[in-house]
Amino acid sequence: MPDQRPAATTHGVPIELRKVTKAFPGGGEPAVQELDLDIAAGEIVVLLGPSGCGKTTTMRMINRLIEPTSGDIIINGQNSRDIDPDRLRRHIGYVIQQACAVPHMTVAANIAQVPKMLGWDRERIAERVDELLTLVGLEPEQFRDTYPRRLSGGQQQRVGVARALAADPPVLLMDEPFGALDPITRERLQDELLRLQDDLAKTIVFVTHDVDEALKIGDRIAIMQRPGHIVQYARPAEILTNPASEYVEQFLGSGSSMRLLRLTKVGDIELDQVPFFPEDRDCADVLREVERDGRGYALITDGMRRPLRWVSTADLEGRTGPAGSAGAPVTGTISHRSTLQDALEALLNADTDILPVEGRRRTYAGALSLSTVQNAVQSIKARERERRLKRSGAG
Ligand SMILES: Nc1ncnc2c1ncn2[C@@H]1O[C@H](COP(=O)(O)OP(=O)(O)OP(=O)(O)O)[C@@H](O)[C@H]1O
Repeated sequence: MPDQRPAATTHGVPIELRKVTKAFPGGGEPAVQELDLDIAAGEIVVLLGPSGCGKTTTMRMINRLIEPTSGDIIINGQNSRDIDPDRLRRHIGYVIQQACAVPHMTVAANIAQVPKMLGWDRERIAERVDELLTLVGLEPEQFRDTYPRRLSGGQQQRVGVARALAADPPVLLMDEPFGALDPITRERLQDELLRLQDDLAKTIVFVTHDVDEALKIGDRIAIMQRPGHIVQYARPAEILTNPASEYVEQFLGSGSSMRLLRLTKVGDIELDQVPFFPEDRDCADVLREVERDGRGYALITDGMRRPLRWVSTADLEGRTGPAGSAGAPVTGTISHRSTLQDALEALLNADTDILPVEGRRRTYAGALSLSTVQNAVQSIKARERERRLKRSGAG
């Protein structure tokens, strides 16, 4: 785990797109049409849609690689038209699919490009390069003097991210940055981006046409449709449970419940509060409580409240002494950080129908069974439905 962080990180700033249109010369219908989009500071907004719907054009108008035909883009309160394009681009990191590294320059020189342009001194640049390599999971000693072509696709993308972050910009634009990677490397880089973002809180605009990537990465997702407009802009769970149109539904494809399982963390749902007792509690005492609870079983925990054993009324009847030796040991647990999908997998492979959930410091936080998971998915859907009804009632 890298522990070297930028000394002071510039956090994200808000970006607003107001009726932004782009008509390419001789291009017929505009590629982007009167697009409105509010991007909150520090959020990851994903532009999701099929090929040709205007994702890249929209993104490139933010750093003025493409000039809008009409409309305004406001970055941290300032109209981008009033910012010199070179200056603007130095304050907006840009990552594209094929790592944009210059082949004849070392990794360090590639990362140092923008800081150099900004006139940083040599020592500060060298320090920053090492700091960034560590941040993106590349050992500085091993990688700083290497050339990009010697790197794997995943390593090249890491360099791409380091390069984009070099001058600590408040905004990052990422255009299908992981599109060319194998699924495992891709997942890993997505996880690392999310981990980085926890610390950096940049404003990130991320283009993809991969639904699962969008659901995983995005705080909000803008689903785009040809030609160049947004059909739904919402949080991932809302898009899954309340697709705004048939087009969105079709684009998402089937499996929205499975996707909800992937999105939701065990710690975010209501767990089954199976009673628990410390191992030194007397069996007769525990039996009384278990009978009163009505479930017929309970969990025995250690002094730190970590799950140890399952006990049932049958295990406790007629027994004396501490409950810590009764029943059967817990053979599996689920972390509160797991996704519901991982939890489901664990439940299907477990010896018992129910598994204890471990919260912070592995303390007992509740329990999970197949029906708890099912209830959770249903209540997420019901909640989203209710929110939609309330909104349409209010509107
Ligand atoms: N420089 C250009 N000149 C003319 N037309 C262009 C230009 N760039 C893009 N277009 C057109 O604008 C539309 C939107 O293109 P854009 O690249 O923004 O789509 P996209 O959603 O990013 O697609 P993809 O996922 O394939 O990258 C397309 O019809 C494309 O052909």
